[in-house]
Amino acid sequence: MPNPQRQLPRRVYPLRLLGMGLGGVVVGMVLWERNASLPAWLCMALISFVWPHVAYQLSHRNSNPYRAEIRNLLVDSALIVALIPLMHFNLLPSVLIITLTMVEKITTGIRGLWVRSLPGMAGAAVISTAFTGFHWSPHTSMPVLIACLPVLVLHTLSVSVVSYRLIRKVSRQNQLLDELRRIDALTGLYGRGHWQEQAEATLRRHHATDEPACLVMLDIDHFKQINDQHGHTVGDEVLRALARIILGNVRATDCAGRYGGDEFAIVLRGMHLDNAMVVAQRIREQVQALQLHDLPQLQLTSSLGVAPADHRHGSLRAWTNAADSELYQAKAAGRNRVSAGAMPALAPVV
Ligand SMILES: Nc1nc2c(ncn2[C@@H]2O[C@H](COP(=O)(O)OP(=O)(O)OP(=O)(O)O)[C@@H](O)[C@H]2O)c(=O)[nH]1
Repeated sequence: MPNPQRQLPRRVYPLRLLGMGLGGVVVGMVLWERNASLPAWLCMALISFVWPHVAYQLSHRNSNPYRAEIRNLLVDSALIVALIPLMHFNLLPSVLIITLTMVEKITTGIRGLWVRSLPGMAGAAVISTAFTGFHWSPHTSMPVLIACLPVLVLHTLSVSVVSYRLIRKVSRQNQLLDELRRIDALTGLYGRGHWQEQAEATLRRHHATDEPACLVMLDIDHFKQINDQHGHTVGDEVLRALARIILGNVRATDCAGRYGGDEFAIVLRGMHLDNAMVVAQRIREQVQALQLHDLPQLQLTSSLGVAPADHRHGSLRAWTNAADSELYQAKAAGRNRVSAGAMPALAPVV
């Protein structure tokens, strides 16, 4: 498991190495053109080629690497700006390295970091100018311009790769979140919220086009006793086995969900009541015939209520109430049976 405290230094290190190293080549080219003094060369070499490693060690060894890395990032900006007076404000490399240091601050994703770097940058510019004197020579020669190109291309590409990876990760996590929202973790059926959205859409289609649909509510009989006698692990296994039976009896166009606890809800799309009764009876029979691998002697039964979609169902609530009241009828009539609107409660087929 990656330590989030250490992730920032590891993420920043290669970018800093690349950005400052290539930036050093550009600054070196300007220093070479203007026959700079040894202290100016030393200053450039320390900042461009030594500082990235020192910064990594400082944050790596710190007890709070994240905070140390933020401090390093602020130091980066100040050091980079300190190089600008050394280059006599040569226009293209000055603008380029200021832009790169800002991009680095922004791509960390730390709110306001680039703003926090501004005072340090201003201070560094003043101190560096005080040491080197103010020399204004903004003209950029062709060799310096060419030296700027690798920084421009490689740094931009590496930042793009980092952003690309981040976007892919976020999109994968969003998919996972969406799946968690839609799917009930225990049974793999739709969770209640997503099931309701689908059932509402089916009811709306019925109102608009008269397309038939039936709602089946299913509840395991005496499920509490199973939990009490055999434990919740067995109870969970029963719920999973029941979900498998349901999935084996519905089509891809239907919508099966866990409504809550040991209650399941199935929308059978495009299906009239007679066919829905056949499906419901088949599920009930398969539940009765179910044998758990670890507990073959456990006898399970279920009760089901079926309600066809009707124009009088003004809302999903009315439709589920109708199916629920059929389910109640099935329970009241002795359980292990299917009850349906406009039809008498059917006794189990034995
Ligand atoms: N193992 C397990 N049990 C659950 C879960 N969710 C709810 N339950 C249990 O399911 C039982 C539901 O019982 P009820 O539906 O109230 O009653 P019942 O025993 O099924 O009786 P009838 O429905 O009248 O036949 C409760 O004991 C809940 O604790 C779950 O995710 N896993």
